[in-house]
Amino acid sequence: MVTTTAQEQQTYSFFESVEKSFDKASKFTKWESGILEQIKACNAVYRMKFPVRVGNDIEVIEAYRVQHSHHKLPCKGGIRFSEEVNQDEVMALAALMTYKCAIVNVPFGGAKGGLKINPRNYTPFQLEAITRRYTAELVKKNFIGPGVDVPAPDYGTGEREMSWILDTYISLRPGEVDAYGCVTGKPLHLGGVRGRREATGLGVFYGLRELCNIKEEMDRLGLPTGIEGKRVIVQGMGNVGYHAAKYFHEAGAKVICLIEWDGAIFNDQGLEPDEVLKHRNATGSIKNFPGAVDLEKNTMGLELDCDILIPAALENVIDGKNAANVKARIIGEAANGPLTPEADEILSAKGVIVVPDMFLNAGGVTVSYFEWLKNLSHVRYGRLGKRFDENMNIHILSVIEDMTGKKVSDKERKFIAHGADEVDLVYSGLEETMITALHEVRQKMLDNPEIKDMRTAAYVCAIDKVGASYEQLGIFP
Ligand SMILES: NC(=O)C1=CN([C@@H]2O[C@H](COP(=O)(O)OP(=O)(O)OC[C@H]3O[C@@H](n4cnc5c(N)ncnc54)[C@H](O)[C@@H]3O)[C@@H](O)[C@H]2O)C=CC1
Ligand SMILES: O=C(O)CCC(=O)C(=O)O
Repeated sequence: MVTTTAQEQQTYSFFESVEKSFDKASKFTKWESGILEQIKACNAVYRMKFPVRVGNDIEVIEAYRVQHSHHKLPCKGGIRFSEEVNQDEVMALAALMTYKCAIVNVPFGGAKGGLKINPRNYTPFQLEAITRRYTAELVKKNFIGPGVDVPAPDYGTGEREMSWILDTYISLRPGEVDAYGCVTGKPLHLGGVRGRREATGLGVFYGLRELCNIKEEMDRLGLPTGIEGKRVIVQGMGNVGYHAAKYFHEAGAKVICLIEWDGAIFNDQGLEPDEVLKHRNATGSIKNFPGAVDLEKNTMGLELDCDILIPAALENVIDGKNAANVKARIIGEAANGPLTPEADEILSAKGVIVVPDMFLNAGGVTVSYFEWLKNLSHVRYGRLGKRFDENMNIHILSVIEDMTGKKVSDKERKFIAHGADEVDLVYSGLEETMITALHEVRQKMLDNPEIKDMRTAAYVCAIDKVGASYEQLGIFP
């Protein structure tokens, strides 16, 4: 649905925005129109309505699971609880999952789920009933399973909901040996993997850190290389935003503004994300944080002068109306779809580097992939090799010490001897994935100077990979 506003400005639905970016990028690929149509299409849309008891009333819940692509299985993507959920939104998010998985070489098709509810309006008991009933609906239609479709957390959901999904699945499908792989983002003792909770925010940090280390890119923006001293603004203090803010702060950046739905706080000297979170937990809001100024309107935070702006809440927060006022040099899309196509054009024309969602927030699905592999292999990462590596390292060290007659310090000994734990391997895999993907996307731009922005380059990378799968699979029957 394309609508025209009073200012004669075209606005697009979220799914249309994704299609528009896809069409722009597909011109730089060699695929015939049939393949492009197949890549673009949402393969399966499951819209459901089901009743739940809320107090003395019966409420009918609207929910979706969209499988955008089946070129690789299982399908993969989070489940969102939000009042804004609608079919178009879930289709767009599912499509982004397809391209995201392709960019970071995670062998899944794209999917997404959404329930049109505001979780704040329900008790935990009611949320459990809603989550379990939704899972049962997915089971009924074979829309969930370790080899079929594997949900994960997204906006408004987390480890608690993933546990309920797992338990419902196991109850309805008893005896499946790989059942724990039916959902990711689970707590550790239910088959989760160390590092998934922080994975998306940490991936955002790794991706932007790598960009900031590229001298030519920083020269173009008139910024020094590195993260230290960079002024950062983060919108959304949930799972993704909080962790992104924390890693930037720990690396020496100044997190000068944090934005939430009910307010925004500013401190030119930098805010400590952990302290802000404690304050929010204690008072219910980030507002009135000691030493910080409350902004008059939360959206004003998006327009403050900064080096890196990280929208990590919801889509369409920067559009044709406010994009011209955005002063950030780099926008890191931690959320899915935070910029409209109009905003993209305005910011590109201003020379802003927009690091696109489908690359930058792929850390979550990357570590979900590690969790899924762990569930299928039924063994913790590091369990087999850690002690062997440690013993070998200690032995090598003592041979070197004997040969040189010199001793290393206890601190160095501990560091060198250390065998990799699960979390070390997960972080290493995530860092490698984000760095490799950034350079792959950037290389696409270097190889083709007609590609002017990273979003288009990322789409070209994704389209080429998904296109190759479809071409090689052939057409059934
Ligand atoms: N959780 C994950 O692993 C992944 C999440 N994402 C995307 O990241 C974004 C955030 O997701 P999560 O952090 O998981 O959600 P979350 O539910 O943990 O946190 C969202 C935060 O945004 C805040 N918020 C809501 N409206 C706002 C507004 N108007 N202004 C400022 N803040 C507002 C909420 O109060 C909440 O603190 C979503 O777009 C999601 O699709 C993307 C990849 C993976
Ligand atoms: O971890 C996953 O499987 C998917 C996370 C997600 O929903 C996203 O990347 O948007």
